[in-house]
Amino acid sequence: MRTIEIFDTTLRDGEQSPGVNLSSKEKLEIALQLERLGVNRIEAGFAAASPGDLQSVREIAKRVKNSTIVSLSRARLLDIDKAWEALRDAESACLHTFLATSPIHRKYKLNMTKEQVIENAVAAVKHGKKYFDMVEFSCEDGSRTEIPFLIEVVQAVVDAGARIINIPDTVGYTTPAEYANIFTQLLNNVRGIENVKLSCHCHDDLGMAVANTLAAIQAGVTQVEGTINGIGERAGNAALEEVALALDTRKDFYQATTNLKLEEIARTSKLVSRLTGMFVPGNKAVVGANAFAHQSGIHQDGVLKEVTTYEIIRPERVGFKSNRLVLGKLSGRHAFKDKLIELGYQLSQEELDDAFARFKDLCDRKKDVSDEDIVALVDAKLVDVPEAYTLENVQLSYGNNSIPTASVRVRTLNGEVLEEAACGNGSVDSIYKAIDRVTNEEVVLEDYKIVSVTHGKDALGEVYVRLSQGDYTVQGRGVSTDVLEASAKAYLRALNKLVARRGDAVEVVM
Ligand SMILES: CC(=O)SCCNC(=O)CCNC(=O)[C@H](O)C(C)(C)COP(=O)(O)OP(=O)(O)OC[C@H]1O[C@@H](n2cnc3c(N)ncnc32)[C@H](O)[C@@H]1OP(=O)(O)O
Ligand SMILES: CC(C)C(=O)C(=O)O
Ligand SMILES: [Mg+2]
Repeated sequence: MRTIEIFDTTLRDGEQSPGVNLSSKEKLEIALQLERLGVNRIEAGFAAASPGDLQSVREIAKRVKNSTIVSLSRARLLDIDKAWEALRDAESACLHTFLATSPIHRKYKLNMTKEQVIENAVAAVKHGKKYFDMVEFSCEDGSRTEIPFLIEVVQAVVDAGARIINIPDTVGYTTPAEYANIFTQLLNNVRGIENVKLSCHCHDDLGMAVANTLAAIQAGVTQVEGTINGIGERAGNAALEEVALALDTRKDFYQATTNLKLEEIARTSKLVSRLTGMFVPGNKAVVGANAFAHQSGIHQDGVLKEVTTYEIIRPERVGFKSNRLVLGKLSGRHAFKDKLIELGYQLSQEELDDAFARFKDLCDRKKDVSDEDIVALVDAKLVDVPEAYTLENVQLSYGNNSIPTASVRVRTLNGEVLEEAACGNGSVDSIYKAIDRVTNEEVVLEDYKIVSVTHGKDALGEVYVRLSQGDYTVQGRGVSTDVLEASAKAYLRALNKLVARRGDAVEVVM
């Protein structure tokens, strides 16, 4: 049985998902959970991208002990120097440097000849080796590269000292058979290839990221790159939980395994979804809400008689509880705490007491309190930025033939109470205009998303907003049984992040 190493890039390629923007604190929280999950390598970011990225890679490198921390860098010496600056304190560090090799990228993006590509790739690996024992080289858009040239590049970087060779299917173009053939060709034609790790990195543009990854494993790669929940640039990356479960469930076929603690998968998926704001569809393999639910009578009958009739993965295997703890107004702190742990929270006693009080309050207003309700009510309070403005009151006047008018009252950090009113094109618009007035902020509303996190008339509404101001972009989330209140809370939360980012609040935690 072969062991496949897992290279997680949720914090780098995953963060390239449009709309995702994680704070350093959130990245560290995810990294610590990935360490618990047992991934071999964590790509923590792209140190040269910004001082903030460098700082957050550095923080992760200091805190994570049991996974190798990786920074991506272009094949440029200064990028590599920044990666070293970020990773020098890590227990175990790896440089991941890359250069595109395909004709399209050489001609239009890089404006480089084949010779220049090889020259730059070799120079980057050699420079990286001055600092790092472990250097990974990726041939970006490798799957659309002429195979003889790919062999030449890989030979050159292996000779220069690269210890991991990654062939990304950058644009999700390849098919399983074609992708497998690339690795077979490299294994047959590159001298010394047996001394390096071969790695795959697949994107899901044609929905084949996991299939391509599994084909690469069959062809002989020993490292798999991907993300939790399959998030990532455009249509995303290969979902690591799906790859791991395919290997685990079909050991008979793949004869390969990973060192992941599979029972940490549910917790990791929920954490990533919660912090990135990227919802996991109900029908998503392994981690979707319906992955272990049976709806139709014939299936239910089969499962009751023998669970394996319709279940090929036991929910417990990936950290879901098969028995549901139904919480309501007669539940006590122990059951509530147990549920929070199951949902991936580790709260202090004070946070737990506060969440429990609000949970009881919700139970009085709502007949059925679901897991999503609890996630929403706990999240709404887990603030990591000082609240420059706290919502005191929002009031709306609305009629189908009149202009909506909102009045908003907020409390500032030093206790001052401010109130303003404004008209708008709709209810939400009038609330946001009143908030702009009362806070004296000029922002652009880039995105507004509303979802019902629970079902029924008394469902909790969850609102996401993305605001920008100059170079800053921030996200905010608000939850309430009333969607207008949720809208106001989300907007104010984003404004509070903005104030913290600018550094004009008392303490800045971003
Ligand atoms: C397939 C992937 O996922 S690759 C990773 C993608 N991730 C990111 O790009 C996130 C981080 N990126 C950034 O913050 C910025 O793009 C930076 C800081 C890296 C560079 O910013 P800028 O200097 O303003 O350049 P910009 O991004 O506009 O253009 C990229 C430049 O790098 C070059 N380049 C692209 N890839 C590479 C590479 N692997 N090695 C060397 N140069 C490269 C491009 O040809 C272009 O060069 P040019 O300015 O001479 O035309
Ligand atoms: C930087 C590389 C590995 C990448 O993300 C890609 O090619 O998709
Ligand atoms: Mg990628």
